[in-house]
Amino acid sequence: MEEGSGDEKGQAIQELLKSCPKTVPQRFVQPDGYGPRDRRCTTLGLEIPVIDMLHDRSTMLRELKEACQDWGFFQVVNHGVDMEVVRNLRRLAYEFYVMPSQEKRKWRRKTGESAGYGAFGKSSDGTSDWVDTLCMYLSPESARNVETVWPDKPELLRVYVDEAGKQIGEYAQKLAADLSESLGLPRDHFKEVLADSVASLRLNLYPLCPFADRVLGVGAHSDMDTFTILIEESEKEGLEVLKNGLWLPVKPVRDGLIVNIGDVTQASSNGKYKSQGHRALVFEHSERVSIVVNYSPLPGVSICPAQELLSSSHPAMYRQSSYADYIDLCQADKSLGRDRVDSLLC
Ligand SMILES: O=C(O)CCC(=O)C(=O)O
Ligand SMILES: [Fe+2]
Repeated sequence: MEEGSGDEKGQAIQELLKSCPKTVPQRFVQPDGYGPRDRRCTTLGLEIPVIDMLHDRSTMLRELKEACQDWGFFQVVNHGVDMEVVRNLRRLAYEFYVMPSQEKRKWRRKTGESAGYGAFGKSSDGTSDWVDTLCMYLSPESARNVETVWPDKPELLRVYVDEAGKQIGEYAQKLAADLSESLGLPRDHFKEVLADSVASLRLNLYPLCPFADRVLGVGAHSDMDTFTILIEESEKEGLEVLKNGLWLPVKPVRDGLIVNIGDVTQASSNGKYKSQGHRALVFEHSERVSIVVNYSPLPGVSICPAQELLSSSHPAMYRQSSYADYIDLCQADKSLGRDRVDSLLC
C-alpha cells in the first residue's frame, strides 16, 4: 500500500457504496493477470510458519531465521500482547466505521499525508484499493498526532489505540532484537532503525464488495518498512502471500500476530531475509477489520547491509540510501510485478 497517496476522488469506499454503483469504477479494476482470481493457490495445504515464543530460545531463533529466509511472513503465538485489548480496539474500529460520514470526515486525511481517515487510495501500480483506513502515529513523540488525527469518538478509541500500540510496541522491540540475533548480529543492531522508530497504527476496514472478482482490498506489494505487525480477525481469510509465484491464503491463528519483513530488513540483511509480496482480497458477503502496525526508520536513517554480514564471497547486494530517499524512489516507480527493493541493488 502506498503511504499518503489518497484516493483519486478522496472518497471513502463506504461513501462510494452508498450510491449503489451498478458497475465497478474503472480505477479499481486490477490489470490482466493481477486480479484476485489469478494465480491463486488454495490446494497445496501450505501455511506460513507459526512461531511460539514459549519454545526454548535457540529453537525459537532457528524457527524465526527459517521463517524470515523462506517466507518473510510468519505468525507468532504467546507474544505477550493482551488480545482482550486488541479485541476491544477492533470493536471500537467497527463502531468508528458505522458513525455518520460527517463525524468520520472530521478526521479526514489531508492531501499528501498518510495519517487520518479515508480510502487509502492507490497501490504501487496506480490501481485503487478497496479499503478505508484510519491511520494514527504512535511514535516518535513528535509525530503522535492525538488531537488532530486520533478520533475522540467512539469513546475509549484513543485509550485502546494507545494501550494496544504500547503492547504491540513491546513485542516489536523484542522482535527487532531477535531478528538481529538470528542473523548473527549484536542484539542492538536494529536499535537505530527501531529505537526511535516511526510507528503507525492503521485500522483497515475492507467493506463488502459487489465486484470482489475484479478488485483487491490491497493490491500486490511489499512493505517498505522494517517490519509490519498485522492482526487479522481469527479464522477470517483475505490476506494472501506470494509463494513460488502463486498467491497463498493466510489462515490467521486465534490470538496470533502476523509479522511480515519489510524492504529495510531485506536490505539490512543483505537479502537473507525476504520482504515478501502480499495482497488483501475483499468479499461480497463478508467485511473485516485488520489492525496494521508499521515500524519504519526515521527518514534520515541510512539503510544498507550490515557490515558483519559481508565478505568477499558475500559482497553487498544493496547500496546505501537514506530511508527518505528510498521512499521517494518507490513512489516514483509504478512498475508492476517487480520487487521495489531491487531499485537499491548494487
Ligand atoms: O490488512 C491487511 O490484511 C493487509 C494490509 C497490508 O498489507 C498493508 O497495509 O500493507
Ligand atoms: Fe502490506
